[in-house]
Amino acid sequence: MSAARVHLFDTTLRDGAQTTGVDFSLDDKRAVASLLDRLGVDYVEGGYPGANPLDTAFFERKATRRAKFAAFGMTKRAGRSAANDPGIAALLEAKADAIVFVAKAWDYHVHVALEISLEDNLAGIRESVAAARAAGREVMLDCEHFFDGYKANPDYALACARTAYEAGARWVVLCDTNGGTLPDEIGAIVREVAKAVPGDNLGIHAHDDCGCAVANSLAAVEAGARQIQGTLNGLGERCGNANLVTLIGALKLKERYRDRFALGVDDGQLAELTHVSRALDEMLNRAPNRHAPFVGASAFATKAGIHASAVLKDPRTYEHVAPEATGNTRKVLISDQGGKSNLVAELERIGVTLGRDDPRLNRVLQEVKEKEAQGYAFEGADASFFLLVKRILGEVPEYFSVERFAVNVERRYNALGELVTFSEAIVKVQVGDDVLISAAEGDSGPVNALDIALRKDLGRYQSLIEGLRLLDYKVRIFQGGTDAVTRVLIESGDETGERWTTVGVSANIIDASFQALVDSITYKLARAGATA
Ligand SMILES: CC(=O)SCCNC(=O)CCNC(=O)[C@H](O)C(C)(C)COP(=O)(O)OP(=O)(O)OC[C@H]1O[C@@H](n2cnc3c(N)ncnc32)[C@H](O)[C@@H]1OP(=O)(O)O
Ligand SMILES: CC(=O)C(=O)O
Repeated sequence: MSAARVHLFDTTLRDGAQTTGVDFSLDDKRAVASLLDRLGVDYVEGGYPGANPLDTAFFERKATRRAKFAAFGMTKRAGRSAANDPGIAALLEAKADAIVFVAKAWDYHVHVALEISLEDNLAGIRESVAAARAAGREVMLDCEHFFDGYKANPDYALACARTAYEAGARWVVLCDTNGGTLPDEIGAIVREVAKAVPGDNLGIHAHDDCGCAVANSLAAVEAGARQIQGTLNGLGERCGNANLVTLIGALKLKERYRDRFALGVDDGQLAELTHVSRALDEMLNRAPNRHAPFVGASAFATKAGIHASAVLKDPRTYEHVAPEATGNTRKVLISDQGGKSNLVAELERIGVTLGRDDPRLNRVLQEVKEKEAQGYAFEGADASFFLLVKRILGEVPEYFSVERFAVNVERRYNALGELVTFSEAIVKVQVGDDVLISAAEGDSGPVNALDIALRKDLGRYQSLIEGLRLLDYKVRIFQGGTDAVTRVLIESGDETGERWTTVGVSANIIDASFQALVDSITYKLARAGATA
């Protein structure tokens, strides 16, 4: 039996744009469309032309090469013809291959939200679909609230779906708009609908309000639907949409799906999945979800010593699929939960080979456990771990020593009577025989001032740290024994695109930050091959 083709429809740029805190620029939209195009999705829904100037501008030219470019909008308003409806005119003007109409499929919504008759709503569907078909477009109907509508009045929900299909819609998409439907209900209802509209013309659009959007999409496909709508990383209104990244991983890699269903995403494109997911977060300035299935930094990370020992013998002991398949990597973490197996694996990753009987391995393990007891966390601070090991092996010299630093923070009114905060820092370092003193002001607080002062003059090492940048700063305060302890993680990067994370721990947040800053610079110097 040949595999059934399942079409992927991405709505990151339309439903994803309805996510709280997400605002795409025109350039962002173009970049996301091209990421999706390369990933191999079948449709990219670009937005709602006519609803706002940005979306209208986005549809002035086609934004995809391979995927079909889809424009979204509502069916015609009651009381006017499709030819006379400005919303439909904007959709037809858009440079889109496909037009997606949204229409209510729940009688209650037709009465309460649209305040029109059930027949007028059906006429809106029929005439809108026909108008777009007459203009030569592929047409879809998103049946809003289909599942709630079906439970309340199955005949009417079905009439909406059938009307769109009979008017020429290529796809009738059943939407779980409020996200409250569960997988078994989705499966049962899709099976019933497939008796009226062929499964090859049915799509699913699931919201994640019960945490079931991915499961619901899979249930719909099992029941016969052949188009899945979703978004990258599950962006979308309220709790989001079905996460297309997870769905692609599941459909391509899980045995029960991969032989029965074919996607437009090939294995090479699948290996880009982690990159695509993280590139979107990067663009939106959001920290990637470490725990995201298939693509998260922790998706193939092993912390427990017992697991690490088995993973090193055969990764399949604790991995349901191979990390490389989605472009992810296996990580064996170093922490107080780990033993020698974790350590040997992690040392090999950073290019250090130590036998299990090498006494230096015990020293590293002991120091890691002692530091973790003080509050350090090396699983998220790869560069500090690298330095800890290299120091024990005597391979990192002390490039500079800090004799003292001081920070001053002021909150005051300036000459214009405005309230301002102001930070300044002084750092005194010794580099070889030179004692260097630098002062700096920080726009965004004392750590920023300290960072600028510390990197202002490192004597002969200065040219090696010119490209260093601080990218992220995280603080966690927790109880260590009887006192509060602050842990600071700093992510840095440089002109080569390399990123690394360092950690500092102290009762004092500035001191913890300073330790992480010093480690970041030391790491950069060590990677640059600097000598003492
Ligand atoms: C489930 C979903 O995610 S659907 C997608 C929702 N997305 C968006 O709404 C984002 C873009 N929307 C917008 O910018 C605006 O809502 C616009 C431009 C589309 C319309 O703006 P306005 O004309 O000011 O209308 P407003 O937003 O206040 O209300 C929506 C109107 O559309 C009507 N409507 C809603 N769905 C439909 C439909 N499928 N067919 C016809 N009319 C509809 C409503 O009854 C309401 O009409 P009313 O103004 O006569 O009460
Ligand atoms: C169309 C859509 O986004 C929904 O019904 O959820």
